[in-house]
Amino acid sequence: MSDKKIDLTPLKKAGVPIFFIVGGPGSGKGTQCEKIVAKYGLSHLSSGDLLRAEVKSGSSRGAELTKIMEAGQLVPLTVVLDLIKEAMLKEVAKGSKGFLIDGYPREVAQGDQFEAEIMPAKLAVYFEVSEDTLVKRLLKRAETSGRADDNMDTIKKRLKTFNEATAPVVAHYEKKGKLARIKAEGTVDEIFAEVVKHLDKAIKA
Ligand SMILES: Nc1ncnc2c1ncn2[C@@H]1O[C@H](COP(=O)(O)OP(=O)(O)O)[C@@H](O)[C@H]1O
Ligand SMILES: Nc1ncnc2c1ncn2[C@H]1C[C@H](O)[C@@H](COP(=O)(O)OP(=O)(O)O)O1
Ligand SMILES: [Mg+2]
Repeated sequence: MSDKKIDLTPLKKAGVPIFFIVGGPGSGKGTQCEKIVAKYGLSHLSSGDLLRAEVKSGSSRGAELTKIMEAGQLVPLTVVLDLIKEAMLKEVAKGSKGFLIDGYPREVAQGDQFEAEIMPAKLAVYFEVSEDTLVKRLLKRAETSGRADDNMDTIKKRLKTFNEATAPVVAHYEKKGKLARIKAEGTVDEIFAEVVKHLDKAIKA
């Protein structure tokens, strides 16, 4: 996939708004994205979902990706970015009104490369949640998710990756004046009310 050049012309021409959705594992990114989709009709692309679909497809790189994800580490930048580009192009062909890029960027370089190659994001929405809450939510999610990475051992490694690689992403967009920091310990609806304030403002701007 990464050896073939992807033609991004239709995506650039569409010029639709792009929102990055950032937060620790279990911070509620997927939950809030569902609500955003229902209200704003944006296209929701989760990098983790795209990677899990790639694993399921039985492609040659699937086994390697599983190993990385079970170790709580980040998969190589080009793998994720190519999957996102392909998925965005499909959505644009269907007339997408804009994008929620969920779980991306997880390191500063991912955001920089995305914005250089595709288009600048309007805003990075960051869900701020304490580690205690993250762990509690993930262990609860583990009861039904069937996800190989929802176990205590991998959760610890994912938190370490978040603190080391993703926390700088938050600072990066804050410095650019493109960060919406949302305290995300409350109920799903309380958090969504905050999300709506930020999105309404960003979409109008
Ligand atoms: N505000 C909230 N309060 C309590 N539990 C939540 C809240 N938001 C999400 N959850 C639950 O926490 C878990 C992680 O949420 P999810 O949306 O999958 O997070 P992420 O995509 O950031 O990992 C899920 O089981 C979800 O139902
Ligand atoms: N942008 C990205 N870059 C590198 N690896 C990624 C990635 N997005 C997801 N992954 C890999 C590593 C993550 O631990 C794993 C699961 O991601 P996820 O589904 O977004 O988790 P969560 O929703 O719990 O935050 O997939
Ligand atoms: Mg998620």
